Amino acid sequence: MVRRDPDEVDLLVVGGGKAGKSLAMDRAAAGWSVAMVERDKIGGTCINVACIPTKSLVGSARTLTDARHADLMGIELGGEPRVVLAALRRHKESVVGGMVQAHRQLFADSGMDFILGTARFVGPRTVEVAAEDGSTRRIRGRDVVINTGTTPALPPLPGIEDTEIWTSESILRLERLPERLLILGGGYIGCEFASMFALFGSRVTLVQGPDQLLPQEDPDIAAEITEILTRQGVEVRTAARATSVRRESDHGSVLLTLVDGSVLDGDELLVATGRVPVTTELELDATGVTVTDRGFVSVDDHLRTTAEHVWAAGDVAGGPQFTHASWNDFRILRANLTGQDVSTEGRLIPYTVFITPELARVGLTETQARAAGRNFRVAKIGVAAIPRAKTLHDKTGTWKAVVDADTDEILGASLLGHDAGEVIGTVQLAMIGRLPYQTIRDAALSHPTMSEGLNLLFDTLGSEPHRP
Ligand SMILES: Cc1cc2nc3c(=O)[nH]c(=O)nc-3n(C[C@H](O)[C@H](O)[C@H](O)COP(=O)(O)OP(=O)(O)OC[C@H]3O[C@@H](n4cnc5c(N)ncnc54)[C@H](O)[C@@H]3O)c2cc1C
Ligand SMILES: NC(=O)c1ccc[n+]([C@@H]2O[C@H](COP(=O)([O-])OP(=O)(O)OC[C@H]3O[C@@H](n4cnc5c(N)ncnc54)[C@H](O)[C@@H]3O)[C@@H](O)[C@H]2O)c1
Repeated sequence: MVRRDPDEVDLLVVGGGKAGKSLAMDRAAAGWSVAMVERDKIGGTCINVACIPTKSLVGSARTLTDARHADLMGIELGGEPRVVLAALRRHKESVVGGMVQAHRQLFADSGMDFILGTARFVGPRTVEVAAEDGSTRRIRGRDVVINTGTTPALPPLPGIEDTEIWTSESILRLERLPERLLILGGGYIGCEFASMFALFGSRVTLVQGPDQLLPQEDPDIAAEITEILTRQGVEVRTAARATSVRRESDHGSVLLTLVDGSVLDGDELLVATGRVPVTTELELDATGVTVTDRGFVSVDDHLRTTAEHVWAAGDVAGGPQFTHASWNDFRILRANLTGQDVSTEGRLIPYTVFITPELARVGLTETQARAAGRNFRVAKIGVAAIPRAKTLHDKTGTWKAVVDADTDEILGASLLGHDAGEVIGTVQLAMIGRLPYQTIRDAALSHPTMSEGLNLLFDTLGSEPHRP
Protein backbone atom coordinates (compact mmCIF):
# COMPACT_ATOMS: atom_id res chain seq x y z
CA MET A 1 0.00 0.00 0.00
CA VAL A 2 1.28 3.52 -0.86
CA ARG A 3 0.39 6.26 1.61
CA ARG A 4 0.33 9.51 -0.38
CA ASP A 5 0.00 11.99 2.49
CA PRO A 6 3.44 12.47 3.89
CA ASP A 7 4.04 11.89 7.58
CA GLU A 8 5.39 15.14 9.00
CA VAL A 9 8.36 15.00 11.37
CA ASP A 10 10.71 17.54 12.94
CA LEU A 11 13.77 15.71 11.62
CA LEU A 12 14.10 13.27 8.73
CA VAL A 13 17.44 11.47 8.42
CA VAL A 14 18.15 9.78 5.09
CA GLY A 15 20.85 7.13 5.57
CA GLY A 16 21.85 5.99 9.03
CA GLY A 17 25.60 6.66 9.07
CA LYS A 18 27.58 7.96 12.02
CA ALA A 19 26.33 11.55 11.84
CA GLY A 20 22.75 10.68 10.96
CA LYS A 21 22.14 7.98 13.55
CA SER A 22 23.81 10.07 16.30
CA LEU A 23 21.66 13.07 15.45
CA ALA A 24 18.48 11.00 15.14
CA MET A 25 18.98 9.41 18.56
CA ASP A 26 19.98 12.69 20.16
CA ARG A 27 17.02 14.69 18.82
CA ALA A 28 14.50 11.91 19.45
CA ALA A 29 15.69 11.66 23.04
CA ALA A 30 15.30 15.45 23.28
CA GLY A 31 11.62 15.12 22.34
CA TRP A 32 11.67 15.86 18.60
CA SER A 33 9.68 13.68 16.24
CA VAL A 34 12.38 11.91 14.22
CA ALA A 35 12.28 9.42 11.34
CA MET A 36 15.47 7.75 10.11
CA VAL A 37 15.52 5.67 6.93
CA GLU A 38 18.31 3.14 6.52
CA ARG A 39 18.61 0.91 3.46
CA ASP A 40 20.22 -2.20 4.92
CA LYS A 41 23.07 -1.56 7.40
CA ILE A 42 21.85 -1.04 10.95
CA GLY A 43 24.51 1.26 12.42
CA GLY A 44 25.94 2.27 9.02
CA THR A 45 29.03 1.41 6.99
CA CYS A 46 31.65 1.67 9.73
CA ILE A 47 30.12 -0.95 11.95
CA ASN A 48 28.97 -3.39 9.28
CA VAL A 49 31.58 -3.36 6.50
CA ALA A 50 34.39 -0.93 7.30
CA CYS A 51 36.25 0.22 10.43
CA ILE A 52 34.90 -2.28 12.95
CA PRO A 53 35.23 -5.56 10.99
CA THR A 54 38.57 -4.53 9.48
CA LYS A 55 40.06 -3.50 12.80
CA SER A 56 38.75 -6.70 14.40
CA LEU A 57 40.75 -8.56 11.74
CA VAL A 58 43.79 -6.30 12.17
CA GLY A 59 43.61 -7.34 15.83
CA SER A 60 43.77 -10.98 14.72
CA ALA A 61 46.71 -10.30 12.40
CA ARG A 62 48.58 -8.66 15.26
CA THR A 63 47.78 -11.52 17.65
CA LEU A 64 49.24 -13.90 15.08
CA THR A 65 52.35 -11.72 14.72
CA ASP A 66 52.79 -11.56 18.50
CA ALA A 67 52.42 -15.32 18.70
CA ARG A 68 55.05 -15.79 15.98
CA HIS A 69 57.43 -13.58 17.95
CA ALA A 70 56.53 -14.96 21.37
CA ASP A 71 59.95 -16.56 21.72
CA LEU A 72 61.53 -13.08 21.67
CA MET A 73 59.51 -12.30 24.78
CA GLY A 74 60.55 -15.53 26.51
CA ILE A 75 57.35 -17.44 25.78
CA GLU A 76 57.17 -20.82 24.08
CA LEU A 77 53.94 -21.73 22.28
CA GLY A 78 53.09 -25.23 21.13
CA GLY A 79 53.27 -25.51 17.32
CA GLU A 80 53.14 -22.96 14.53
CA PRO A 81 50.40 -20.33 15.11
CA ARG A 82 47.99 -20.13 12.19
CA VAL A 83 44.66 -18.68 11.11
CA VAL A 84 41.54 -20.83 11.52
CA LEU A 85 39.25 -19.25 8.96
CA ALA A 86 35.92 -20.24 10.55
CA ALA A 87 37.09 -18.94 13.94
CA LEU A 88 38.40 -15.73 12.37
CA ARG A 89 34.98 -15.19 10.77
CA ARG A 90 33.24 -15.92 14.09
CA HIS A 91 35.43 -13.36 15.87
CA LYS A 92 34.65 -10.66 13.30
CA GLU A 93 30.96 -11.50 13.20
CA SER A 94 30.61 -11.50 16.96
CA VAL A 95 32.06 -8.00 17.21
CA VAL A 96 29.92 -6.69 14.33
CA GLY A 97 26.79 -8.56 15.44
CA GLY A 98 27.13 -7.26 18.99
CA MET A 99 27.36 -3.68 17.79
CA VAL A 100 24.43 -4.05 15.37
CA GLN A 101 22.29 -5.49 18.15
CA ALA A 102 23.29 -2.65 20.49
CA HIS A 103 22.26 -0.15 17.80
CA ARG A 104 18.83 -1.75 17.32
CA GLN A 105 18.26 -1.30 21.02
CA LEU A 106 19.62 2.27 21.12
CA PHE A 107 17.41 3.26 18.18
CA ALA A 108 14.34 1.81 19.88
CA ASP A 109 15.18 3.36 23.25
CA SER A 110 15.63 6.82 21.72
CA GLY A 111 12.00 6.88 20.54
CA MET A 112 12.81 7.58 16.87
CA ASP A 113 10.85 6.03 14.02
CA PHE A 114 13.52 3.74 12.52
CA ILE A 115 12.58 2.50 9.06
CA LEU A 116 14.53 -0.17 7.19
CA GLY A 117 14.05 0.79 3.57
CA THR A 118 15.37 2.80 0.63
CA ALA A 119 14.55 6.50 0.39
CA ARG A 120 14.38 8.76 -2.66
CA PHE A 121 13.27 12.37 -2.82
CA VAL A 122 9.89 13.09 -4.40
CA GLY A 123 9.50 16.75 -3.37
CA PRO A 124 10.95 19.47 -1.16
CA ARG A 125 12.15 17.85 2.10
CA THR A 126 10.04 14.81 1.24
CA VAL A 127 11.08 11.23 0.58
CA GLU A 128 9.29 8.15 -0.54
CA VAL A 129 10.50 5.05 1.25
CA ALA A 130 10.32 1.57 -0.20
CA ALA A 131 10.40 -0.30 3.08
CA GLU A 132 11.96 -3.71 3.55
CA ASP A 133 8.54 -5.13 4.48
CA GLY A 134 7.20 -4.20 1.01
CA SER A 135 5.21 -1.15 2.10
CA THR A 136 5.77 2.37 0.75
CA ARG A 137 5.36 5.61 2.64
CA ARG A 138 6.12 9.30 2.28
CA ILE A 139 7.80 11.36 4.97
CA ARG A 140 8.44 15.11 5.08
CA GLY A 141 10.91 16.67 7.52
CA ARG A 142 10.96 20.22 8.85
CA ASP A 143 14.70 19.61 8.60
CA VAL A 144 16.32 16.87 6.55
CA VAL A 145 19.82 15.40 6.88
CA ILE A 146 21.36 13.41 4.02
CA ASN A 147 23.91 10.90 5.34
CA THR A 148 24.04 8.19 2.68
CA GLY A 149 27.82 7.66 2.67
CA THR A 150 30.04 6.26 -0.06
CA THR A 151 30.44 2.89 -1.77
CA PRO A 152 33.44 1.18 -3.45
CA ALA A 153 34.40 2.71 -6.82
CA LEU A 154 35.30 0.38 -9.66
CA PRO A 155 37.83 1.82 -12.11
CA PRO A 156 37.01 1.75 -15.84
CA LEU A 157 39.27 -1.24 -16.40
CA PRO A 158 38.55 -3.40 -19.47
CA GLY A 159 37.19 -6.77 -18.29
CA ILE A 160 36.27 -5.69 -14.78
CA GLU A 161 32.51 -5.96 -15.34
CA ASP A 162 32.84 -9.59 -16.42
CA THR A 163 35.33 -10.66 -13.77
CA GLU A 164 34.46 -11.77 -10.27
CA ILE A 165 36.49 -9.47 -8.03
CA TRP A 166 36.44 -8.54 -4.35
CA THR A 167 35.71 -5.11 -2.90
CA SER A 168 36.34 -4.07 0.70
CA GLU A 169 32.82 -5.38 1.42
CA SER A 170 32.92 -8.81 -0.23
CA ILE A 171 36.42 -9.65 1.07
CA LEU A 172 35.00 -9.32 4.58
CA ARG A 173 32.75 -12.35 4.04
CA LEU A 174 36.00 -14.30 4.54
CA GLU A 175 34.89 -17.11 2.25
CA ARG A 176 38.51 -18.17 1.83
CA LEU A 177 42.05 -17.10 2.59
CA PRO A 178 43.59 -16.82 -0.87
CA GLU A 179 47.07 -18.20 -1.35
CA ARG A 180 47.77 -15.35 -3.81
CA LEU A 181 45.91 -12.07 -3.35
CA LEU A 182 46.22 -9.21 -5.83
CA ILE A 183 45.22 -5.76 -4.59
CA LEU A 184 44.60 -2.85 -6.94
CA GLY A 185 45.01 0.52 -5.20
CA GLY A 186 47.64 1.44 -2.61
CA GLY A 187 45.62 3.85 -0.47
CA TYR A 188 44.19 3.31 3.01
CA ILE A 189 42.16 0.23 2.16
CA GLY A 190 44.77 -1.38 -0.10
CA CYS A 191 47.58 -0.94 2.45
CA GLU A 192 45.50 -2.12 5.42
CA PHE A 193 44.33 -5.31 3.65
CA ALA A 194 47.80 -5.94 2.21
CA SER A 195 49.39 -5.86 5.66
CA MET A 196 46.58 -7.91 7.24
CA PHE A 197 46.43 -10.66 4.60
CA ALA A 198 50.23 -10.92 4.34
CA LEU A 199 50.35 -11.49 8.10
CA PHE A 200 47.56 -14.09 7.73
CA GLY A 201 49.82 -15.92 5.25
CA SER A 202 48.60 -14.86 1.78
CA ARG A 203 51.14 -13.93 -0.88
CA VAL A 204 50.00 -10.36 -1.61
CA THR A 205 50.84 -8.19 -4.61
CA LEU A 206 49.86 -4.55 -4.16
CA VAL A 207 49.47 -2.57 -7.39
CA GLN A 208 49.44 1.20 -7.06
CA GLY A 209 48.94 3.68 -9.94
CA PRO A 210 50.95 6.62 -8.50
CA ASP A 211 54.67 6.30 -7.78
CA GLN A 212 54.23 5.87 -4.02
CA LEU A 213 51.83 4.16 -1.65
CA LEU A 214 49.56 6.57 0.27
CA PRO A 215 50.38 9.52 -2.03
CA GLN A 216 49.21 12.10 0.52
CA GLU A 217 52.07 11.13 2.88
CA ASP A 218 55.68 12.35 2.90
CA PRO A 219 57.87 10.28 0.54
CA ASP A 220 60.18 9.12 3.36
CA ILE A 221 57.22 7.81 5.38
CA ALA A 222 55.65 6.14 2.32
CA ALA A 223 59.03 4.55 1.48
CA GLU A 224 59.29 3.13 4.99
CA ILE A 225 55.75 1.75 4.71
CA THR A 226 56.78 0.06 1.46
CA GLU A 227 59.75 -1.50 3.31
CA ILE A 228 57.52 -2.67 6.17
CA LEU A 229 54.99 -4.26 3.81
CA THR A 230 57.79 -5.83 1.78
CA ARG A 231 59.22 -7.39 4.94
CA GLN A 232 55.75 -8.78 5.66
CA GLY A 233 55.92 -10.49 2.26
CA VAL A 234 53.95 -8.03 0.13
CA GLU A 235 55.21 -7.41 -3.40
CA VAL A 236 54.68 -3.67 -3.88
CA ARG A 237 54.32 -2.46 -7.49
CA THR A 238 54.14 1.35 -7.67
CA ALA A 239 53.76 3.46 -10.82
CA ALA A 240 51.90 0.43 -12.14
CA ARG A 241 48.74 1.12 -14.08
CA ALA A 242 46.51 -1.84 -14.78
CA THR A 243 45.18 -2.06 -18.35
CA SER A 244 42.84 -5.05 -18.17
CA VAL A 245 41.63 -7.89 -16.00
CA ARG A 246 40.11 -11.30 -16.65
CA ARG A 247 39.68 -14.76 -15.14
CA GLU A 248 41.30 -17.74 -16.80
CA SER A 249 38.06 -19.69 -16.33
CA ASP A 250 35.07 -19.50 -13.96
CA HIS A 251 37.07 -20.40 -10.85
CA GLY A 252 40.53 -20.02 -12.36
CA SER A 253 43.24 -17.46 -11.68
CA VAL A 254 42.55 -13.78 -12.04
CA LEU A 255 44.97 -12.15 -14.49
CA LEU A 256 45.78 -8.45 -14.15
CA THR A 257 47.67 -6.94 -17.06
CA LEU A 258 49.82 -3.87 -16.35
CA VAL A 259 50.79 -1.07 -18.72
CA ASP A 260 54.35 -2.46 -19.08
CA GLY A 261 52.82 -5.67 -20.49
CA SER A 262 53.47 -7.80 -17.42
CA VAL A 263 50.62 -10.03 -16.24
CA LEU A 264 50.00 -10.63 -12.54
CA ASP A 265 48.39 -13.89 -11.58
CA GLY A 266 46.33 -14.31 -8.38
CA ASP A 267 43.56 -16.35 -6.81
CA GLU A 268 41.54 -13.22 -5.97
CA LEU A 269 41.67 -9.52 -6.80
CA LEU A 270 40.68 -6.87 -4.25
CA VAL A 271 39.83 -3.57 -5.93
CA ALA A 272 40.53 -0.68 -3.54
CA THR A 273 40.68 2.36 -5.78
CA GLY A 274 38.57 4.82 -3.80
CA ARG A 275 34.90 5.31 -2.97
CA VAL A 276 32.07 7.15 -4.71
CA PRO A 277 29.18 9.02 -3.04
CA VAL A 278 25.76 7.39 -2.78
CA THR A 279 23.75 10.15 -4.45
CA THR A 280 22.70 8.99 -7.90
CA GLU A 281 19.54 7.15 -6.83
CA LEU A 282 18.41 9.79 -4.33
CA GLU A 283 16.78 12.02 -6.97
CA LEU A 284 18.14 15.06 -5.20
CA ASP A 285 16.71 17.42 -7.86
CA ALA A 286 13.28 16.86 -6.33
CA THR A 287 14.39 18.60 -3.15
CA GLY A 288 16.60 21.24 -4.81
CA VAL A 289 19.93 19.82 -3.68
CA THR A 290 22.86 20.10 -6.09
CA VAL A 291 25.94 17.89 -6.24
CA THR A 292 29.59 18.59 -7.09
CA ASP A 293 31.22 17.41 -10.31
CA ARG A 294 32.29 14.28 -8.41
CA GLY A 295 28.74 13.60 -7.26
CA PHE A 296 29.10 14.60 -3.59
CA VAL A 297 26.34 16.75 -2.07
CA SER A 298 27.40 20.42 -2.24
CA VAL A 299 27.54 21.89 1.27
CA ASP A 300 28.81 25.11 2.81
CA ASP A 301 30.96 25.22 5.94
CA HIS A 302 27.82 24.84 8.09
CA LEU A 303 26.88 21.62 6.24
CA ARG A 304 23.91 23.38 4.60
CA THR A 305 23.03 22.10 1.14
CA THR A 306 21.62 24.29 -1.64
CA ALA A 307 18.06 23.67 -0.35
CA GLU A 308 16.63 25.43 2.71
CA HIS A 309 16.55 23.18 5.80
CA VAL A 310 18.32 20.34 4.01
CA TRP A 311 21.73 19.41 5.40
CA ALA A 312 24.33 16.77 4.54
CA ALA A 313 26.96 15.05 6.67
CA GLY A 314 29.65 12.39 6.57
CA ASP A 315 31.31 10.97 3.46
CA VAL A 316 28.50 12.03 1.13
CA ALA A 317 29.15 15.70 1.95
CA GLY A 318 32.60 15.46 0.36
CA GLY A 319 34.74 16.00 3.48
CA PRO A 320 37.39 13.66 4.88
CA GLN A 321 36.13 10.06 4.76
CA PHE A 322 36.49 9.02 8.39
CA THR A 323 33.96 7.97 11.00
CA HIS A 324 35.21 10.55 13.49
CA ALA A 325 34.77 13.28 10.84
CA SER A 326 31.16 12.19 10.42
CA TRP A 327 30.72 12.17 14.20
CA ASN A 328 32.09 15.70 14.33
CA ASP A 329 29.57 16.63 11.61
CA PHE A 330 26.84 15.40 13.98
CA ARG A 331 28.01 17.85 16.66
CA ILE A 332 28.06 20.68 14.14
CA LEU A 333 24.57 19.81 12.89
CA ARG A 334 23.16 19.49 16.39
CA ALA A 335 24.54 22.92 17.23
CA ASN A 336 23.20 24.50 14.05
CA LEU A 337 19.78 22.88 14.44
CA THR A 338 19.45 24.16 17.98
CA GLY A 339 20.17 27.82 17.40
CA GLN A 340 23.96 27.91 17.51
CA ASP A 341 26.30 28.87 14.71
CA VAL A 342 29.09 26.32 14.23
CA SER A 343 31.18 25.63 11.12
CA THR A 344 33.70 23.07 9.91
CA GLU A 345 36.29 25.76 9.27
CA GLY A 346 39.72 25.11 10.75
CA ARG A 347 38.81 21.77 12.31
CA LEU A 348 41.61 19.28 12.66
CA ILE A 349 40.81 15.74 11.50
CA PRO A 350 43.52 13.20 12.34
CA TYR A 351 43.57 9.63 11.03
CA THR A 352 45.27 6.30 11.55
CA VAL A 353 46.11 3.81 8.82
CA PHE A 354 45.94 0.41 10.50
CA ILE A 355 48.80 -1.39 8.83
CA THR A 356 51.09 -3.13 11.34
CA PRO A 357 52.61 -1.08 12.86
CA GLU A 358 50.23 1.78 12.25
CA LEU A 359 50.65 5.25 10.77
CA ALA A 360 48.92 8.08 12.64
CA ARG A 361 48.67 11.55 11.14
CA VAL A 362 47.49 14.99 12.04
CA GLY A 363 47.87 18.41 10.40
CA LEU A 364 50.48 19.17 7.75
CA THR A 365 53.10 16.82 6.38
CA GLU A 366 56.56 18.19 5.59
CA THR A 367 55.63 18.22 1.89
CA GLN A 368 52.43 20.17 2.56
CA ALA A 369 54.23 22.68 4.83
CA ARG A 370 56.76 23.32 2.06
CA ALA A 371 54.05 23.70 -0.57
CA ALA A 372 52.25 26.18 1.70
CA GLY A 373 55.43 28.29 1.90
CA ARG A 374 55.68 27.87 5.69
CA ASN A 375 58.90 28.63 7.59
CA PHE A 376 59.24 25.34 9.45
CA ARG A 377 61.54 22.89 11.22
CA VAL A 378 61.28 19.10 11.23
CA ALA A 379 61.74 16.88 14.29
CA LYS A 380 62.40 13.22 13.55
CA ILE A 381 63.28 10.10 15.56
CA GLY A 382 63.38 6.37 14.96
CA VAL A 383 60.86 4.47 17.11
CA ALA A 384 63.77 2.24 18.21
CA ALA A 385 64.85 5.09 20.51
CA ILE A 386 61.66 4.85 22.58
CA PRO A 387 62.12 2.67 25.70
CA ARG A 388 58.60 1.20 25.48
CA ALA A 389 59.33 -0.01 21.93
CA LYS A 390 62.46 -1.76 23.21
CA THR A 391 60.52 -3.55 25.95
CA LEU A 392 58.13 -4.87 23.30
CA HIS A 393 60.76 -5.77 20.68
CA ASP A 394 58.63 -3.62 18.39
CA LYS A 395 61.10 -0.99 17.21
CA THR A 396 59.96 -0.46 13.62
CA GLY A 397 58.98 3.02 12.48
CA THR A 398 59.72 6.72 12.44
CA TRP A 399 58.09 9.69 14.14
CA LYS A 400 58.13 13.09 12.49
CA ALA A 401 56.69 16.45 13.44
CA VAL A 402 56.66 19.76 11.62
CA VAL A 403 56.81 22.92 13.76
CA ASP A 404 56.50 26.57 12.81
CA ALA A 405 59.99 28.10 13.01
CA ASP A 406 58.59 31.51 13.97
CA THR A 407 55.92 30.60 16.56
CA ASP A 408 57.09 27.11 17.72
CA GLU A 409 53.53 25.84 17.19
CA ILE A 410 53.15 22.29 15.95
CA LEU A 411 51.88 22.22 12.37
CA GLY A 412 51.54 18.47 12.01
CA ALA A 413 52.87 15.01 12.81
CA SER A 414 53.33 11.64 11.12
CA LEU A 415 53.83 8.88 13.67
CA LEU A 416 54.65 5.46 12.19
CA GLY A 417 55.05 2.74 14.80
CA HIS A 418 53.52 0.71 17.60
CA ASP A 419 50.28 2.22 18.98
CA ALA A 420 50.88 5.50 17.08
CA GLY A 421 47.11 6.00 16.83
CA GLU A 422 46.94 6.25 20.62
CA VAL A 423 49.67 8.90 20.75
CA ILE A 424 48.50 11.19 17.96
CA GLY A 425 45.66 12.54 20.12
CA THR A 426 48.21 14.18 22.44
CA VAL A 427 49.79 16.02 19.51
CA GLN A 428 46.34 16.98 18.22
CA LEU A 429 45.33 18.48 21.58
CA ALA A 430 48.57 20.48 21.69
CA MET A 431 47.74 21.77 18.22
CA ILE A 432 44.16 22.65 19.17
CA GLY A 433 45.50 24.49 22.24
CA ARG A 434 48.15 26.15 20.02
CA LEU A 435 50.83 25.08 22.48
CA PRO A 436 54.48 25.57 21.54
CA TYR A 437 56.25 22.25 20.95
CA GLN A 438 58.36 22.91 24.06
CA THR A 439 55.30 22.23 26.25
CA ILE A 440 55.26 18.59 25.15
CA ARG A 441 59.06 18.38 25.04
CA ASP A 442 59.34 19.48 28.68
CA ALA A 443 56.29 17.68 30.11
CA ALA A 444 57.03 14.72 32.41
CA LEU A 445 55.25 12.00 30.39
CA SER A 446 54.92 8.64 32.12
CA HIS A 447 57.64 6.06 31.61
CA PRO A 448 57.85 3.72 29.78
CA THR A 449 54.98 4.56 27.41
CA MET A 450 54.97 5.24 23.68
CA SER A 451 53.74 8.78 24.46
CA GLU A 452 57.00 9.44 26.26
CA GLY A 453 58.59 9.30 22.81
CA LEU A 454 57.14 12.79 22.25
CA ASN A 455 59.72 14.13 24.75
CA LEU A 456 62.46 12.58 22.61
CA LEU A 457 60.91 13.71 19.33
CA PHE A 458 60.77 17.38 20.28
CA ASP A 459 64.14 17.20 22.07
CA THR A 460 65.71 16.85 18.63
CA LEU A 461 64.85 20.54 18.02
CA GLY A 462 67.18 21.65 20.86
CA SER A 463 66.76 22.68 24.47
CA GLU A 464 65.96 26.38 24.07
CA PRO A 465 62.81 27.58 25.83
CA HIS A 466 59.89 28.99 23.87
CA ARG A 467 60.23 32.76 23.28
CA PRO A 468 56.78 34.22 22.81
C1 LIG B 1 37.25 -0.95 4.55
C2 LIG B 1 37.09 0.39 5.22
C3 LIG B 1 37.75 0.64 6.41
C4 LIG B 1 37.61 1.86 7.05
N1 LIG B 1 38.29 2.07 8.21
C5 LIG B 1 38.13 3.25 8.87
C6 LIG B 1 38.78 3.46 10.11
O1 LIG B 1 39.50 2.62 10.62
N2 LIG B 1 38.58 4.64 10.73
C7 LIG B 1 37.78 5.61 10.20
O2 LIG B 1 37.61 6.67 10.81
N3 LIG B 1 37.17 5.43 9.00
C8 LIG B 1 37.32 4.28 8.33
N4 LIG B 1 36.67 4.08 7.14
C9 LIG B 1 35.83 5.15 6.62
C10 LIG B 1 34.47 5.14 7.33
O3 LIG B 1 33.91 3.85 7.25
C11 LIG B 1 33.53 6.15 6.68
O4 LIG B 1 34.14 7.41 6.62
C12 LIG B 1 32.25 6.25 7.51
O5 LIG B 1 31.64 5.01 7.69
C13 LIG B 1 31.29 7.23 6.81
O6 LIG B 1 30.14 7.34 7.57
P1 LIG B 1 28.93 8.22 7.07
O7 LIG B 1 28.36 8.87 8.27
O8 LIG B 1 29.29 9.07 5.94
O9 LIG B 1 27.83 7.20 6.53
P2 LIG B 1 27.79 5.63 6.38
O10 LIG B 1 28.18 4.94 7.64
O11 LIG B 1 28.45 5.27 5.12
O12 LIG B 1 26.22 5.39 6.27
C14 LIG B 1 25.46 5.69 5.16
C15 LIG B 1 24.23 4.83 5.24
O13 LIG B 1 23.27 5.29 4.31
C16 LIG B 1 22.54 4.17 3.84
N5 LIG B 1 21.88 4.57 2.59
C17 LIG B 1 22.46 4.87 1.40
N6 LIG B 1 21.52 5.22 0.49
C18 LIG B 1 20.32 5.13 1.13
C19 LIG B 1 18.98 5.39 0.73
N7 LIG B 1 18.67 5.76 -0.51
N8 LIG B 1 18.01 5.20 1.65
C20 LIG B 1 18.28 4.81 2.91
N9 LIG B 1 19.55 4.57 3.33
C21 LIG B 1 20.55 4.74 2.46
C22 LIG B 1 23.59 3.09 3.70
O14 LIG B 1 23.04 1.81 3.75
C23 LIG B 1 24.50 3.37 4.90
O15 LIG B 1 24.21 2.57 6.01
C24 LIG B 1 36.80 2.86 6.48
C25 LIG B 1 36.13 2.62 5.28
C26 LIG B 1 36.28 1.40 4.66
C27 LIG B 1 35.52 1.15 3.38
N1 LIG C 1 42.00 3.75 8.69
C1 LIG C 1 41.15 4.59 8.10
O1 LIG C 1 40.81 5.64 8.61
C2 LIG C 1 40.57 4.19 6.79
C3 LIG C 1 40.71 2.89 6.33
C4 LIG C 1 40.16 2.56 5.10
C5 LIG C 1 39.48 3.50 4.38
N2 LIG C 1 39.34 4.76 4.84
C6 LIG C 1 38.64 5.79 4.05
O2 LIG C 1 38.13 5.19 2.87
C7 LIG C 1 38.46 6.00 1.75
C8 LIG C 1 38.67 5.13 0.54
O3 LIG C 1 39.85 4.35 0.68
P1 LIG C 1 40.62 3.78 -0.59
O4 LIG C 1 41.88 3.13 -0.13
O5 LIG C 1 39.68 3.00 -1.44
O6 LIG C 1 40.90 5.09 -1.42
P2 LIG C 1 42.21 5.99 -1.54
O7 LIG C 1 41.81 7.14 -2.37
O8 LIG C 1 42.85 6.23 -0.22
O9 LIG C 1 43.25 5.08 -2.33
C9 LIG C 1 43.03 4.58 -3.60
C10 LIG C 1 44.36 4.50 -4.30
O10 LIG C 1 44.18 3.76 -5.49
C11 LIG C 1 44.90 4.40 -6.53
N3 LIG C 1 44.24 4.06 -7.78
C12 LIG C 1 43.05 4.54 -8.25
N4 LIG C 1 42.76 3.96 -9.43
C13 LIG C 1 43.76 3.08 -9.69
C14 LIG C 1 44.00 2.18 -10.76
N5 LIG C 1 43.15 2.04 -11.77
N6 LIG C 1 45.14 1.44 -10.72
C15 LIG C 1 45.99 1.55 -9.67
N7 LIG C 1 45.81 2.39 -8.63
C16 LIG C 1 44.70 3.15 -8.65
C17 LIG C 1 44.79 5.88 -6.21
O11 LIG C 1 45.81 6.60 -6.82
C18 LIG C 1 44.90 5.87 -4.68
O12 LIG C 1 46.22 6.03 -4.23
C19 LIG C 1 39.69 6.79 2.15
O13 LIG C 1 39.63 8.07 1.59
C20 LIG C 1 39.64 6.84 3.64
O14 LIG C 1 39.20 8.11 4.06
C21 LIG C 1 39.88 5.12 6.04
